[in-house]
Amino acid sequence: MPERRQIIAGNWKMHKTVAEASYYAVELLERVGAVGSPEIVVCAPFTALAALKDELEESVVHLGAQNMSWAAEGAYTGEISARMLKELACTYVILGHSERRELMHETDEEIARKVKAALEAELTPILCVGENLRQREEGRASDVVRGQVEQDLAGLGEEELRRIVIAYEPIWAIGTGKTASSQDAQEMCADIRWTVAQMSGSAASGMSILYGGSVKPENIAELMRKPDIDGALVGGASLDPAGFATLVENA
Ligand SMILES: O=C[C@H](O)COP(=O)(O)O
Repeated sequence: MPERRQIIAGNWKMHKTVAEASYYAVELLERVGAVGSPEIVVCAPFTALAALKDELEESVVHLGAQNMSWAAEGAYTGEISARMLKELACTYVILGHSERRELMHETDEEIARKVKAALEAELTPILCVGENLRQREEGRASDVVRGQVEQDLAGLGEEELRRIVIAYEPIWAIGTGKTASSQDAQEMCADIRWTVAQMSGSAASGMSILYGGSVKPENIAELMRKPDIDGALVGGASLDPAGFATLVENA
């Protein structure tokens, strides 16, 4: 069984202009230019992707988007398709981030369609799942996350499941400075792997599962030591290239 891919992905969310993105890419590459593992991914706003393609293509840093349409093309004002992202050298796309689920009311049904569209276009989905504080306090965290995984990956075959990355992001830990304890994060990631294993055992054992929620250079090493955590999806701490490079180094 080949080792699982370790991935550190930065999610800039709605930060950085084109000029700021280009500056970031140069600064980051100076620091991580020769890093072979973990795999580094930068998920930037759509507007910055073309500039980042120029800076990062053929480097060790992979490029990702933060959302895409489930439609291939057509009358969908304001939407961006998988093929458009491919042209900008994206290899990854974040799907189902909790901010989109909560603020833009994305449903599991839509997310499942997006996952399929990404796979068809040969993009790697980073599927985000996670419970909110109330669900955790009511002891429903596992049920909620299992439900998301089952619905978002419904109908996929083993070959498709093998090409998916899942990020477990408890909503109460995002941008709050509260990280889930490494033990809680491990338990939830193990639970996600078990859920995927009900669909395909071999896809589950090879799947990279990331943790996200207030990950920093100081806590990444402990998280990465857990057997079912293969990397991180990093928000705030990915915005400064020097800090992100340190986080990658510490992983
Ligand atoms: O996608 C990233 C997550 O939402 C985590 O964000 P954060 O590292 O700022 O808590």
